[in-house]
Amino acid sequence: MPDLLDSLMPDMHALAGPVLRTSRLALRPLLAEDAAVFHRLINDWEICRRLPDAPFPYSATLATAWIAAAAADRLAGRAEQFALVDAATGEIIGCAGLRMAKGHKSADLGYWLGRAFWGQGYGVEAARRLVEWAFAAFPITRLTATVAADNDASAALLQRVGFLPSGKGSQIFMCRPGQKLPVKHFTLEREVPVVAVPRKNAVLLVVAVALIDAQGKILLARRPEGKKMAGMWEFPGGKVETGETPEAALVRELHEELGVEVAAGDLAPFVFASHPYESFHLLMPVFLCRRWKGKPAPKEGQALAWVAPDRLVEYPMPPADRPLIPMLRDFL
Ligand SMILES: Nc1nc2c([nH]c(=O)n2[C@@H]2O[C@H](COP(=O)(O)OP(=O)(O)OP(=O)(O)O)[C@@H](O)[C@H]2O)c(=O)[nH]1
Repeated sequence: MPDLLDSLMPDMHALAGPVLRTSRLALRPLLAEDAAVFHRLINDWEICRRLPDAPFPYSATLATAWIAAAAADRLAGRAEQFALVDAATGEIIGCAGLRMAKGHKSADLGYWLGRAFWGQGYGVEAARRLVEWAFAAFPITRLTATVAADNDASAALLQRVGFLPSGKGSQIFMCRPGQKLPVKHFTLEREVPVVAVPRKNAVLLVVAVALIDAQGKILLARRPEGKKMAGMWEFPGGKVETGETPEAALVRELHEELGVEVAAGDLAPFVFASHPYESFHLLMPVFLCRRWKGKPAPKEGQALAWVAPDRLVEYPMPPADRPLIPMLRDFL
């Protein structure tokens, strides 16, 4: 059954981008028809004076152009901008987004709220969701944000979301041309999974494979949002079920996760990982495989990437996998 918000949202198929939900908000891509509301909200000195790239007055033409540019930036992978929509009314209350650095290794967080929506925790709620999504959906290792030095509310918001002060500087704000104004910089690093001494020594047998294509590239899959270690890149595979051989488990997992058919005889044992996670000890035989039927497709919402062995280091991987990278690089 569609919920109230769905009925208030524009046609989901018209949205060329993700919709992120929080308890009170939906963050959805901006649409051309949002321009009038966007303009009414942003054309406010108290907002423009806090945004480096906003002139004042902020024209309706600029609002339309900004929304069009946001769509182009999303397609080009340069930025992910969202309208913040009140889930109860469907009304737009502000915007938030990420401007990506080249290679998606870091991104800059920006946001603003219409003045009527200040002081109600909407900014923290939206920023928290965006941060969570950014680390899950991209190989981002660091988020940055910059606020005018006198914008205490925004600095407090960033710190509530987990950002730490990282320095001071100065910047030109479009609506106050000719002056460089003092700003504060903040950063938030990707959390590295904490590896603790195992509470139990329960050994979990997981089997994985490096599928190698004709160019010698290896297939990695990114753990989807909602799973432990979301956003980490790993080798396809999964738990060995009771009564299964590692090869049979891998044949099954590759069919379920990627829709490819592999013969057990085409799986060559290579190395293993033995790694203490907090609640189990991972034992993971890793096979090599150069022959399969079908084109690997993401059947479980995971992103896939074919990666040359010497570029594996650029992909954040679970700690158990890291010692395997030099071995693969040297062997292939
Ligand atoms: N497939 C795979 N799993 C890995 C790798 N490295 C690594 O630490 N693991 C861990 O091994 C376990 C794999 O189990 P899985 O894929 O069946 O399980 P999952 O966490 O996705 O959960 P699920 O049982 O809900 O599907 C996870 O804890 C995963 O984090 C890897 O390179 N490939």
